[in-house]
Amino acid sequence: MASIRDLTVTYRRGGDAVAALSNISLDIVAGERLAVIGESGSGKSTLALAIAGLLPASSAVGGRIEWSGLGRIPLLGRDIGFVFQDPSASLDPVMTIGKQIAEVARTHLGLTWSQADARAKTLLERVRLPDPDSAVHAFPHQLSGGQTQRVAIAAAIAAGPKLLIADEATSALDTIVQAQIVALIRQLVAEDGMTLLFISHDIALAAELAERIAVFRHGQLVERGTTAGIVDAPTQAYTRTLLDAHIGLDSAPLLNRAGPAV
Ligand SMILES: Nc1ncnc2c1ncn2[C@@H]1O[C@H](COP(=O)(O)OP(=O)(O)OP(=O)(O)O)[C@@H](O)[C@H]1O
Repeated sequence: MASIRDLTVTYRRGGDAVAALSNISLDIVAGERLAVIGESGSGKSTLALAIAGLLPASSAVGGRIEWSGLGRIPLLGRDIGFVFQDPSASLDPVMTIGKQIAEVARTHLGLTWSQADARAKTLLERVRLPDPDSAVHAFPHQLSGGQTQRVAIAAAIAAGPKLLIADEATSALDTIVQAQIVALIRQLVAEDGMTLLFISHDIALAAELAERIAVFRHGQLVERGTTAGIVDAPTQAYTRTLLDAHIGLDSAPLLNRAGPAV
């Protein structure tokens, strides 16, 4: 789906240059669930933003991203769905959630308002928002954090994107809700045949969702492999540190946790 080659991103902060990514080469294969993990500041979000075309204009970007299977340069919202850590980054506080989701479907799929409204309701059912009939009329501030993230996910998939990017989409949620959102993402990705790029600092969550994991550190891709390979036999001491930082040093629970209810 996407071949990232020698991607280098440098931000400007005041008069200083901040190197966020250095020579990253990574393939995202159509239909796979790929996790990018690493500590805060390792460049994960920068990678996600670069893929989505959301880097600030002031950043200096080198290298390239080649797309295949889309027939065009991907359009954010249409071909790429993006879920942020903070759902308020993608939701309008003064528009009902039904209209926000419908707007995405209308803009990108050319639906009429009534078709788009019906699609919004169906999407709210799919993300398991309680009482979708009245929820379409609610505003974001009337929802809990988990419910708001469900709405943001509904909006992200409203136009049927091929690639879903979830950037720390569960980090602001408590553990139970986090597990529910992870299960929901897994289910939606399977049902819609989407490719998933799951960005997280949490190797356990990554292992729950992803078939492949790429480990970032200080803007560099230090290790990549299958989830089982990374969890059972990491080649880098840094990856081992991430694993050891997770409660329960035994890797088995990371790979065999039964999926919770969505
Ligand atoms: N808009 C920006 N302007 C300047 N520097 C930035 C900007 N965004 C990120 N950085 C810096 O780039 C580096 C990589 O940040 P990035 O957000 O990509 O990492 P991350 O792994 O996603 O971390 P986190 O999980 O904390 O978001 C960090 O040093 C960060 O301070």
